[in-house]
Amino acid sequence: MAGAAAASATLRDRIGALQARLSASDRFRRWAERFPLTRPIARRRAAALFDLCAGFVYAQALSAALRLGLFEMVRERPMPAVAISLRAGLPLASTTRLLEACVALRLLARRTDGAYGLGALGAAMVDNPGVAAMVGHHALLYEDLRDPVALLRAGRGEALSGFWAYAGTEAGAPATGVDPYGALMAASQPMVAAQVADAYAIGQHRHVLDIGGGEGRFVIEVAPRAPETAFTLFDLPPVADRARARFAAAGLAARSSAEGGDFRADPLPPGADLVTLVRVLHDHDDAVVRALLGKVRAALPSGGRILIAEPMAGTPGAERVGAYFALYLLAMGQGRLRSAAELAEMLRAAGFAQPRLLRVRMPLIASVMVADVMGD
Ligand SMILES: CC(C)=CCC/C(C)=C/CC/C(C)=C/C=C/C(C)=C/C=C/C=C(C)/C=C/C=C(C)/C=C/C=C(C)/C=C/CC(C)(C)O
Ligand SMILES: C[S@@+](CC[C@H](N)C(=O)[O-])C[C@H]1O[C@@H](n2cnc3c(N)ncnc32)[C@H](O)[C@@H]1O
Repeated sequence: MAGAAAASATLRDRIGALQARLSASDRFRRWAERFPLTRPIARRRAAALFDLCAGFVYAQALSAALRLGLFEMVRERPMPAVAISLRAGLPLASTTRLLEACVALRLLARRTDGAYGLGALGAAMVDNPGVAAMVGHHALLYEDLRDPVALLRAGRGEALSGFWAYAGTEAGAPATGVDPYGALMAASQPMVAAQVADAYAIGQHRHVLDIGGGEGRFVIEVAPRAPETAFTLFDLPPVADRARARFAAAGLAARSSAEGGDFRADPLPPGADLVTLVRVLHDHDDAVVRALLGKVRAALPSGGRILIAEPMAGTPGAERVGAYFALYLLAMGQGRLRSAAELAEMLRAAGFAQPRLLRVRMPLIASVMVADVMGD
Protein backbone atom coordinates (compact mmCIF):
# COMPACT_ATOMS: atom_id res chain seq x y z
CA MET A 1 0.00 0.00 0.00
CA ALA A 2 2.76 2.41 1.03
CA GLY A 3 4.70 1.25 -2.03
CA ALA A 4 1.71 1.97 -4.32
CA ALA A 5 1.32 5.46 -2.80
CA ALA A 6 5.02 6.12 -3.34
CA ALA A 7 4.79 4.89 -6.95
CA SER A 8 1.78 7.12 -7.74
CA ALA A 9 3.50 10.10 -6.08
CA THR A 10 6.50 9.46 -8.29
CA LEU A 11 4.31 9.33 -11.37
CA ARG A 12 2.64 12.60 -10.35
CA ASP A 13 6.04 14.17 -9.72
CA ARG A 14 7.22 13.04 -13.15
CA ILE A 15 4.14 14.40 -14.90
CA GLY A 16 4.55 17.69 -13.02
CA ALA A 17 8.22 17.91 -13.96
CA LEU A 18 7.42 17.15 -17.62
CA GLN A 19 4.70 19.83 -17.67
CA ALA A 20 7.06 22.36 -16.11
CA ARG A 21 9.85 21.52 -18.58
CA LEU A 22 7.48 21.85 -21.54
CA SER A 23 5.88 25.07 -20.24
CA ALA A 24 9.33 26.58 -19.78
CA SER A 25 10.08 26.08 -23.48
CA ASP A 26 9.20 29.06 -25.65
CA ARG A 27 8.82 26.76 -28.69
CA PHE A 28 6.42 24.44 -26.88
CA ARG A 29 4.36 27.38 -25.56
CA ARG A 30 3.98 28.78 -29.09
CA TRP A 31 2.97 25.34 -30.38
CA ALA A 32 0.45 24.86 -27.51
CA GLU A 33 -1.12 28.27 -28.23
CA ARG A 34 -1.72 27.22 -31.85
CA PHE A 35 -2.80 23.58 -31.38
CA PRO A 36 -6.63 23.55 -30.89
CA LEU A 37 -6.63 20.91 -28.11
CA THR A 38 -4.00 22.65 -25.95
CA ARG A 39 -5.06 26.24 -26.72
CA PRO A 40 -7.74 26.40 -23.95
CA ILE A 41 -5.17 25.14 -21.41
CA ALA A 42 -2.61 27.68 -22.64
CA ARG A 43 -5.17 30.48 -22.33
CA ARG A 44 -6.17 29.41 -18.83
CA ARG A 45 -2.53 29.31 -17.72
CA ALA A 46 -1.84 32.72 -19.24
CA ALA A 47 -4.89 34.14 -17.45
CA ALA A 48 -3.82 32.55 -14.16
CA LEU A 49 -0.33 34.00 -14.51
CA PHE A 50 -1.77 37.39 -15.45
CA ASP A 51 -3.90 37.29 -12.26
CA LEU A 52 -0.78 36.64 -10.20
CA CYS A 53 0.99 39.58 -11.86
CA ALA A 54 -1.97 41.92 -11.52
CA GLY A 55 -3.32 40.84 -8.10
CA PHE A 56 -2.18 43.99 -6.31
CA VAL A 57 -3.87 46.20 -8.92
CA TYR A 58 -7.14 44.27 -8.61
CA ALA A 59 -6.93 44.55 -4.82
CA GLN A 60 -6.43 48.31 -5.04
CA ALA A 61 -9.42 48.68 -7.37
CA LEU A 62 -11.49 46.79 -4.78
CA SER A 63 -10.07 48.96 -2.01
CA ALA A 64 -11.02 52.15 -3.90
CA ALA A 65 -14.53 50.83 -4.58
CA LEU A 66 -15.03 50.09 -0.88
CA ARG A 67 -13.59 53.39 0.32
CA LEU A 68 -15.86 55.27 -2.08
CA GLY A 69 -18.87 53.20 -1.01
CA LEU A 70 -19.64 52.08 -4.59
CA PHE A 71 -21.34 48.81 -3.66
CA GLU A 72 -23.64 50.49 -1.14
CA MET A 73 -24.38 53.25 -3.65
CA VAL A 74 -25.69 50.89 -6.33
CA ARG A 75 -27.08 48.08 -4.19
CA GLU A 76 -30.73 49.20 -4.35
CA ARG A 77 -30.76 50.86 -7.75
CA PRO A 78 -28.17 50.81 -10.58
CA MET A 79 -26.76 54.28 -11.26
CA PRO A 80 -25.19 55.96 -14.29
CA ALA A 81 -21.50 56.94 -14.14
CA VAL A 82 -22.31 60.67 -13.91
CA ALA A 83 -24.39 60.21 -10.78
CA ILE A 84 -21.75 57.96 -9.22
CA SER A 85 -18.97 60.47 -9.99
CA LEU A 86 -20.99 63.28 -8.32
CA ARG A 87 -21.66 61.14 -5.23
CA ALA A 88 -18.04 59.96 -5.02
CA GLY A 89 -16.64 63.44 -5.65
CA LEU A 90 -14.39 62.17 -8.45
CA PRO A 91 -13.84 63.41 -12.01
CA LEU A 92 -16.12 61.55 -14.44
CA ALA A 93 -13.19 60.13 -16.42
CA SER A 94 -11.58 58.57 -13.33
CA THR A 95 -14.95 57.28 -12.13
CA THR A 96 -15.57 55.58 -15.47
CA ARG A 97 -12.13 53.95 -15.34
CA LEU A 98 -12.78 52.57 -11.88
CA LEU A 99 -16.31 51.45 -12.80
CA GLU A 100 -15.06 49.63 -15.89
CA ALA A 101 -12.25 48.00 -13.90
CA CYS A 102 -14.86 46.83 -11.39
CA VAL A 103 -17.01 45.44 -14.23
CA ALA A 104 -14.02 43.47 -15.56
CA LEU A 105 -13.44 42.11 -12.05
CA ARG A 106 -17.15 41.18 -11.72
CA LEU A 107 -17.49 43.52 -8.74
CA LEU A 108 -19.98 45.60 -10.69
CA ALA A 109 -22.13 44.87 -13.75
CA ARG A 110 -22.96 47.32 -16.57
CA ARG A 111 -26.58 47.11 -17.66
CA THR A 112 -27.67 47.52 -21.27
CA ASP A 113 -28.82 51.11 -20.47
CA GLY A 114 -25.27 51.89 -19.28
CA ALA A 115 -26.10 52.09 -15.55
CA TYR A 116 -23.86 50.24 -13.08
CA GLY A 117 -25.23 47.75 -10.57
CA LEU A 118 -23.76 45.06 -8.35
CA GLY A 119 -21.74 42.33 -10.04
CA ALA A 120 -21.60 38.72 -8.82
CA LEU A 121 -18.60 39.37 -6.57
CA GLY A 122 -19.58 42.87 -5.46
CA ALA A 123 -22.93 41.44 -4.34
CA ALA A 124 -21.07 39.09 -1.99
CA MET A 125 -19.20 42.09 -0.51
CA VAL A 126 -22.22 44.10 0.64
CA ASP A 127 -23.40 42.99 4.05
CA ASN A 128 -20.00 41.35 4.58
CA PRO A 129 -18.24 43.89 6.81
CA GLY A 130 -15.63 41.27 7.72
CA VAL A 131 -14.18 41.13 4.21
CA ALA A 132 -14.43 44.92 3.84
CA ALA A 133 -12.52 45.37 7.12
CA MET A 134 -9.78 43.03 5.88
CA VAL A 135 -9.45 44.96 2.63
CA GLY A 136 -8.97 48.18 4.62
CA HIS A 137 -6.52 46.46 6.97
CA HIS A 138 -4.40 45.32 4.01
CA ALA A 139 -2.94 48.83 3.73
CA LEU A 140 -0.70 47.83 6.67
CA LEU A 141 0.21 44.48 5.13
CA TYR A 142 1.21 46.20 1.88
CA GLU A 143 3.51 48.58 3.79
CA ASP A 144 5.44 45.54 4.99
CA LEU A 145 5.28 43.88 1.57
CA ARG A 146 6.64 46.92 -0.28
CA ASP A 147 9.99 45.09 -0.48
CA PRO A 148 9.12 41.41 -0.06
CA VAL A 149 12.73 40.21 -0.17
CA ALA A 150 13.67 42.66 2.59
CA LEU A 151 10.71 41.32 4.58
CA LEU A 152 11.88 37.73 4.06
CA ARG A 153 15.39 38.71 5.20
CA ALA A 154 14.13 40.58 8.27
CA GLY A 155 11.66 37.82 9.28
CA ARG A 156 9.10 40.39 10.45
CA GLY A 157 7.48 43.61 9.26
CA GLU A 158 7.15 46.85 11.16
CA ALA A 159 3.52 47.69 10.39
CA LEU A 160 1.83 44.35 11.13
CA SER A 161 3.97 43.44 14.14
CA GLY A 162 3.04 46.84 15.59
CA PHE A 163 -0.65 46.26 14.89
CA TRP A 164 -0.73 42.84 16.61
CA ALA A 165 0.53 44.11 19.95
CA TYR A 166 1.12 40.61 21.40
CA ALA A 167 3.51 39.66 18.58
CA GLY A 168 7.08 39.38 19.81
CA THR A 169 6.26 40.01 23.49
CA GLU A 170 7.63 37.96 26.38
CA ALA A 171 5.31 35.67 28.35
CA GLY A 172 3.70 37.58 31.19
CA ALA A 173 4.60 41.04 29.78
CA PRO A 174 1.90 43.66 30.43
CA ALA A 175 -0.47 43.84 27.45
CA THR A 176 -0.71 47.29 25.89
CA GLY A 177 -1.77 48.56 22.47
CA VAL A 178 -4.48 45.93 22.01
CA ASP A 179 -7.10 48.49 20.90
CA PRO A 180 -6.76 48.39 17.11
CA TYR A 181 -7.02 44.65 16.46
CA GLY A 182 -10.13 44.04 18.54
CA ALA A 183 -12.43 45.81 16.10
CA LEU A 184 -10.90 44.03 13.07
CA MET A 185 -11.32 40.64 14.71
CA ALA A 186 -14.86 41.43 15.85
CA ALA A 187 -15.86 42.56 12.34
CA SER A 188 -14.54 39.39 10.70
CA GLN A 189 -15.62 36.97 13.45
CA PRO A 190 -19.26 36.37 12.40
CA MET A 191 -18.21 34.59 9.19
CA VAL A 192 -15.88 32.36 11.22
CA ALA A 193 -18.44 31.70 13.97
CA ALA A 194 -21.01 30.70 11.34
CA GLN A 195 -18.63 28.05 9.98
CA VAL A 196 -18.03 26.65 13.47
CA ALA A 197 -21.64 26.73 14.62
CA ASP A 198 -22.84 25.05 11.42
CA ALA A 199 -20.19 22.32 11.77
CA TYR A 200 -20.45 21.63 15.50
CA ALA A 201 -23.27 21.62 18.06
CA ILE A 202 -21.75 23.76 20.80
CA GLY A 203 -24.97 23.43 22.82
CA GLN A 204 -24.06 19.82 23.72
CA HIS A 205 -21.53 21.31 26.18
CA ARG A 206 -22.16 22.53 29.69
CA HIS A 207 -19.32 25.06 29.83
CA VAL A 208 -17.13 26.44 27.02
CA LEU A 209 -13.77 28.14 27.60
CA ASP A 210 -12.89 30.35 24.61
CA ILE A 211 -9.14 30.98 24.79
CA GLY A 212 -7.89 34.08 22.95
CA GLY A 213 -11.56 34.95 22.52
CA GLY A 214 -10.88 38.62 21.75
CA GLU A 215 -13.72 41.02 22.46
CA GLY A 216 -16.21 38.14 22.78
CA ARG A 217 -17.75 38.17 19.34
CA PHE A 218 -17.43 34.39 18.87
CA VAL A 219 -19.27 33.75 22.15
CA ILE A 220 -21.92 36.34 21.30
CA GLU A 221 -22.48 34.76 17.86
CA VAL A 222 -22.76 31.15 19.05
CA ALA A 223 -24.55 31.74 22.39
CA PRO A 224 -28.07 31.91 20.87
CA ARG A 225 -27.54 28.41 19.43
CA ALA A 226 -26.40 27.10 22.83
CA PRO A 227 -28.92 28.60 25.27
CA GLU A 228 -28.04 26.28 28.19
CA THR A 229 -24.26 26.64 27.87
CA ALA A 230 -22.06 28.83 30.10
CA PHE A 231 -19.08 30.61 28.53
CA THR A 232 -15.77 31.79 29.94
CA LEU A 233 -13.51 33.88 27.73
CA PHE A 234 -9.79 34.08 28.42
CA ASP A 235 -7.63 36.76 26.80
CA LEU A 236 -5.03 39.37 27.69
CA PRO A 237 -6.40 41.56 30.52
CA PRO A 238 -7.36 44.70 28.54
CA VAL A 239 -9.01 42.56 25.85
CA ALA A 240 -10.92 40.54 28.46
CA ASP A 241 -12.15 43.83 29.99
CA ARG A 242 -13.70 44.78 26.65
CA ALA A 243 -15.25 41.32 26.27
CA ARG A 244 -16.86 41.63 29.71
CA ALA A 245 -18.48 44.92 28.68
CA ARG A 246 -19.70 43.37 25.40
CA PHE A 247 -21.22 40.38 27.22
CA ALA A 248 -23.11 42.77 29.49
CA ALA A 249 -24.34 44.80 26.51
CA ALA A 250 -25.44 41.60 24.73
CA GLY A 251 -27.43 40.48 27.80
CA LEU A 252 -25.11 37.52 28.35
CA ALA A 253 -23.56 38.55 31.67
CA ALA A 254 -25.51 35.88 33.59
CA ARG A 255 -23.88 32.99 31.72
CA SER A 256 -20.68 34.52 30.29
CA SER A 257 -17.58 35.79 32.05
CA ALA A 258 -14.22 37.05 30.85
CA GLU A 259 -10.92 36.47 32.61
CA GLY A 260 -7.69 38.30 31.89
CA GLY A 261 -4.36 36.51 31.64
CA ASP A 262 -1.52 35.38 29.43
CA PHE A 263 -1.88 31.76 28.33
CA ARG A 264 1.92 31.45 28.14
CA ALA A 265 2.37 32.33 31.81
CA ASP A 266 -0.92 32.02 33.69
CA PRO A 267 -3.15 29.07 34.61
CA LEU A 268 -6.27 28.57 32.50
CA PRO A 269 -9.68 28.99 34.14
CA PRO A 270 -11.00 25.57 35.24
CA GLY A 271 -14.41 23.94 34.80
CA ALA A 272 -14.96 23.81 31.03
CA ASP A 273 -15.86 20.65 29.12
CA LEU A 274 -15.08 22.29 25.76
CA VAL A 275 -12.12 24.56 24.99
CA THR A 276 -12.27 26.58 21.78
CA LEU A 277 -9.27 28.16 20.06
CA VAL A 278 -10.58 30.32 17.24
CA ARG A 279 -7.91 31.94 15.04
CA VAL A 280 -5.39 31.63 17.87
CA LEU A 281 -2.88 28.83 17.24
CA HIS A 282 -1.69 30.08 13.83
CA ASP A 283 -0.49 33.28 15.51
CA HIS A 284 2.11 31.42 17.54
CA ASP A 285 5.31 29.49 17.05
CA ASP A 286 5.41 25.74 17.64
CA ALA A 287 6.83 25.82 21.19
CA VAL A 288 4.04 28.15 22.39
CA VAL A 289 1.37 26.06 20.65
CA ARG A 290 2.63 22.77 22.10
CA ALA A 291 2.78 24.25 25.60
CA LEU A 292 -0.72 25.75 25.24
CA LEU A 293 -2.22 22.47 24.00
CA GLY A 294 -0.62 20.71 27.00
CA LYS A 295 -2.22 23.26 29.35
CA VAL A 296 -5.60 22.85 27.68
CA ARG A 297 -5.35 19.07 28.00
CA ALA A 298 -4.57 19.41 31.71
CA ALA A 299 -7.50 21.83 32.21
CA LEU A 300 -10.09 19.51 30.61
CA PRO A 301 -11.84 16.63 32.41
CA SER A 302 -12.07 13.14 31.05
CA GLY A 303 -14.66 13.26 28.24
CA GLY A 304 -13.74 16.89 27.52
CA ARG A 305 -13.04 18.20 24.04
CA ILE A 306 -10.92 20.78 22.25
CA LEU A 307 -12.07 22.60 19.12
CA ILE A 308 -9.64 24.45 16.86
CA ALA A 309 -11.00 26.77 14.17
CA GLU A 310 -8.63 28.55 11.80
CA PRO A 311 -7.55 28.36 8.17
CA MET A 312 -5.30 25.33 7.63
CA ALA A 313 -2.46 24.85 5.17
CA GLY A 314 -3.05 22.60 2.17
CA THR A 315 -6.86 22.60 2.52
CA PRO A 316 -8.23 21.30 -0.79
CA GLY A 317 -9.82 24.16 -2.71
CA ALA A 318 -8.32 26.77 -0.36
CA GLU A 319 -4.61 26.29 -1.05
CA ARG A 320 -4.09 29.98 -1.83
CA VAL A 321 -5.05 30.88 1.71
CA GLY A 322 -1.78 29.15 2.66
CA ALA A 323 0.21 31.48 0.40
CA TYR A 324 -1.59 34.52 1.85
CA PHE A 325 -0.98 33.60 5.49
CA ALA A 326 2.60 32.49 4.84
CA LEU A 327 3.46 36.12 4.08
CA TYR A 328 0.90 37.68 6.41
CA LEU A 329 2.24 35.84 9.46
CA LEU A 330 5.82 36.51 8.38
CA ALA A 331 5.01 40.24 8.42
CA MET A 332 3.38 39.78 11.82
CA GLY A 333 6.65 38.24 13.01
CA GLN A 334 5.40 35.00 14.52
CA GLY A 335 3.23 31.96 13.87
CA ARG A 336 2.51 29.90 10.78
CA LEU A 337 -0.41 28.24 9.10
CA ARG A 338 -0.37 24.53 9.95
CA SER A 339 -1.90 21.69 8.03
CA ALA A 340 -4.61 19.51 9.55
CA ALA A 341 -2.06 16.67 9.77
CA GLU A 342 0.40 18.88 11.70
CA LEU A 343 -2.28 20.04 14.13
CA ALA A 344 -3.45 16.45 14.60
CA GLU A 345 0.11 15.41 15.46
CA MET A 346 0.44 18.28 17.96
CA LEU A 347 -2.89 17.37 19.55
CA ARG A 348 -1.86 13.73 19.95
CA ALA A 349 1.50 14.78 21.42
CA ALA A 350 -0.41 16.88 23.99
CA GLY A 351 -2.46 13.82 25.01
CA PHE A 352 -5.63 14.32 22.95
CA ALA A 353 -7.26 11.41 21.15
CA GLN A 354 -9.00 11.09 17.80
CA PRO A 355 -8.24 14.48 16.26
CA ARG A 356 -10.60 14.88 13.31
CA LEU A 357 -11.63 17.53 10.84
CA LEU A 358 -15.29 18.50 10.72
CA ARG A 359 -17.04 19.26 7.48
CA VAL A 360 -17.32 23.04 7.01
CA ARG A 361 -19.11 24.96 4.27
CA MET A 362 -16.29 27.41 3.46
CA PRO A 363 -12.87 26.00 4.37
CA LEU A 364 -11.34 29.18 2.91
CA ILE A 365 -12.66 31.00 5.98
CA ALA A 366 -11.77 28.37 8.56
CA SER A 367 -11.31 24.65 8.99
CA VAL A 368 -12.54 23.06 12.21
CA MET A 369 -10.79 20.24 14.09
CA VAL A 370 -11.90 18.59 17.32
CA ALA A 371 -10.13 16.09 19.59
CA ASP A 372 -11.09 14.31 22.79
CA VAL A 373 -9.80 13.69 26.27
CA MET A 374 -10.30 9.96 26.79
CA GLY A 375 -11.43 8.48 30.10
CA ASP A 376 -8.64 7.18 32.40
C1 LIG B 1 -29.34 31.54 -9.27
C2 LIG B 1 -28.19 31.68 -10.14
C3 LIG B 1 -28.38 31.76 -11.58
C4 LIG B 1 -26.93 31.74 -9.70
C5 LIG B 1 -26.56 31.63 -8.28
C6 LIG B 1 -25.07 31.70 -8.20
C7 LIG B 1 -24.60 31.41 -6.82
C8 LIG B 1 -24.65 30.03 -6.31
C9 LIG B 1 -24.10 32.40 -6.07
C10 LIG B 1 -23.54 32.21 -4.67
C11 LIG B 1 -23.49 33.53 -4.00
C12 LIG B 1 -22.82 33.38 -2.67
C13 LIG B 1 -23.57 32.72 -1.57
C14 LIG B 1 -21.57 33.82 -2.49
C15 LIG B 1 -20.85 33.72 -1.26
C16 LIG B 1 -19.66 34.30 -1.18
C17 LIG B 1 -18.84 34.27 0.01
C18 LIG B 1 -19.31 33.56 1.21
C19 LIG B 1 -17.66 34.92 -0.04
C20 LIG B 1 -16.75 34.97 1.03
C21 LIG B 1 -15.53 35.54 0.86
C22 LIG B 1 -14.60 35.59 1.91
C23 LIG B 1 -13.39 36.23 1.82
C24 LIG B 1 -12.97 36.90 0.58
C25 LIG B 1 -12.57 36.21 2.98
C26 LIG B 1 -11.41 36.89 3.10
C27 LIG B 1 -10.74 36.80 4.34
C28 LIG B 1 -9.54 37.36 4.64
C29 LIG B 1 -8.76 38.16 3.66
C30 LIG B 1 -9.07 37.11 5.97
C31 LIG B 1 -7.97 37.61 6.51
C32 LIG B 1 -7.73 37.27 7.88
C33 LIG B 1 -6.73 37.78 8.64
C34 LIG B 1 -5.74 38.75 8.12
C35 LIG B 1 -6.67 37.32 10.01
C36 LIG B 1 -5.78 37.74 10.89
C37 LIG B 1 -5.76 37.11 12.24
C38 LIG B 1 -4.42 36.50 12.62
C39 LIG B 1 -3.41 37.56 13.02
C40 LIG B 1 -3.84 35.62 11.53
O1 LIG B 1 -4.70 35.70 13.75
C1 LIG C 1 -6.30 36.73 16.06
S1 LIG C 1 -7.07 37.13 17.52
C2 LIG C 1 -8.49 36.08 17.52
C3 LIG C 1 -9.60 36.60 18.37
C4 LIG C 1 -10.89 35.78 18.30
N1 LIG C 1 -10.69 34.41 18.76
C5 LIG C 1 -11.43 35.82 16.90
O1 LIG C 1 -11.28 34.83 16.17
O2 LIG C 1 -11.99 36.85 16.53
C6 LIG C 1 -6.04 36.33 18.70
C7 LIG C 1 -6.43 36.62 20.15
O3 LIG C 1 -5.53 35.93 21.01
C8 LIG C 1 -5.20 36.78 22.08
N2 LIG C 1 -3.89 36.40 22.60
C9 LIG C 1 -2.71 36.46 21.95
N3 LIG C 1 -1.72 36.07 22.74
C10 LIG C 1 -2.29 35.76 23.93
C11 LIG C 1 -1.78 35.28 25.18
N4 LIG C 1 -0.47 35.05 25.32
N5 LIG C 1 -2.63 35.05 26.19
C12 LIG C 1 -3.98 35.29 26.04
N6 LIG C 1 -4.52 35.72 24.88
C13 LIG C 1 -3.67 35.96 23.86
C14 LIG C 1 -5.21 38.17 21.48
O4 LIG C 1 -5.33 39.20 22.43
C15 LIG C 1 -6.36 38.09 20.50
O5 LIG C 1 -7.55 38.50 21.11
